[in-house]
Amino acid sequence: MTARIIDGKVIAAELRGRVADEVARVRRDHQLTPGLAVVLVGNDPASEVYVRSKHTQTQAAGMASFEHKLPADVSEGDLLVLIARLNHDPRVHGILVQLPLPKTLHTETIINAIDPAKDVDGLHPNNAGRLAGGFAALSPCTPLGCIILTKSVHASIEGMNAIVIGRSNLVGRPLVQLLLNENATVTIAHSRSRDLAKLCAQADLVYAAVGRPEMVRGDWLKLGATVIDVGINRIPVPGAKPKLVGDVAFQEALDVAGAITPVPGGVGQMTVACLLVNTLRAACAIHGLPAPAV
Ligand SMILES: NC(=O)C1=CN([C@@H]2O[C@H](COP(=O)(O)OP(=O)(O)OC[C@H]3O[C@@H](n4cnc5c(N)ncnc54)[C@H](OP(=O)(O)O)[C@@H]3O)[C@@H](O)[C@H]2O)C=CC1
Ligand SMILES: Nc1nc(=O)c2c([nH]1)NC[C@@H]1CN(c3ccc(C(=O)N[C@@H](CCC(=O)O)C(=O)O)cc3)C=[N+]21
Ligand SMILES: [Mg+2]
Repeated sequence: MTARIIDGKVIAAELRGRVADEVARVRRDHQLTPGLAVVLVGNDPASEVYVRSKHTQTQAAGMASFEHKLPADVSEGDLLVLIARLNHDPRVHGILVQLPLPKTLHTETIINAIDPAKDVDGLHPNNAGRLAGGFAALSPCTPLGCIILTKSVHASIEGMNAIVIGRSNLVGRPLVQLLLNENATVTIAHSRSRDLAKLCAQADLVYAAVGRPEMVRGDWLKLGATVIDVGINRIPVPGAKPKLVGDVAFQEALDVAGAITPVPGGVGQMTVACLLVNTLRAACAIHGLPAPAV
């Protein structure tokens, strides 16, 4: 058996196309141009790749993109002043502060300062709490992308056994909440979990969001499982640019899984597309327009 490869590039491009159509409509009918501001502190190389593709794709979708690059030694006060300015800027409907922040900055203080209505990362406690309560919320982009990729394989995941490996605020925890909202049965695993292989053997849906290259082995998987690999790990290659690998041993998994996302070309593509979706949704909500059809 060889797994179907879930093409994140194609699914993300299709989603971006629908966002672009809706953006054109709100610009024409409501003179509203959705705008996204991304704040990047310091120069983490992984973050720069992400921020660059986000900038290009935001503009390609017909939205305004504002980039704010700050030095790694920026004071918390200066960063809070910038966030307050973006909160009040009528051209900005989405604010994303790229994580991780330098150790000198208090992440919780910064996230809490973002207007929840503009929190397109879904990280503000107001949105995280609404999501956990099963209420309408801006939800984190990577988990949203994981659900869309899963639904490209299974129209309904009701009653399926899912395992989420990783419990970060950015990925694992919100993904658990979205899966619960879809009526999956969810196991949450983390660094203190015992016998991950045995836990995975029960799972129809496996989500790996750990940050450990190829940690999930092929022989951990149930035959025919759907595998969504969130991990982005850069492996140094002497004399060449680093190689990207996921948290799943892809070649091994191909023989066992029913469907699997590649890295690159899987979840990462969806994260950026979902950021555009959230920015459009935030812009419509802020202006009292009906939720867009994407
Ligand atoms: N494709 C995309 O769009 C995105 C990709 N990523 C990638 O996804 C991965 C995870 O990101 P993120 O959630 O931010 O990472 P974090 O480092 O914040 O969280 C990692 C999680 O994995 C758990 N973990 C660590 N080691 C093990 C282990 N040996 N066994 C089981 N669980 C373990 C940790 O457990 P504990 O809580 O106990 O410490 C933690 O919950 C990274 O590779 C990151 O680059 C992230 C965001 C978006
Ligand atoms: N506040 C915040 N929100 C985030 O959503 C956030 C963050 N901070 N910090 C870092 C992580 C990581 N992340 C990625 C997004 C897209 C790709 C992506 O586009 N990946 C491409 C490949 C990119 C490449 O070639 O390096 C792919 O998988 O095909 C990767 C990683 C968002 N994150
Ligand atoms: Mg990917």
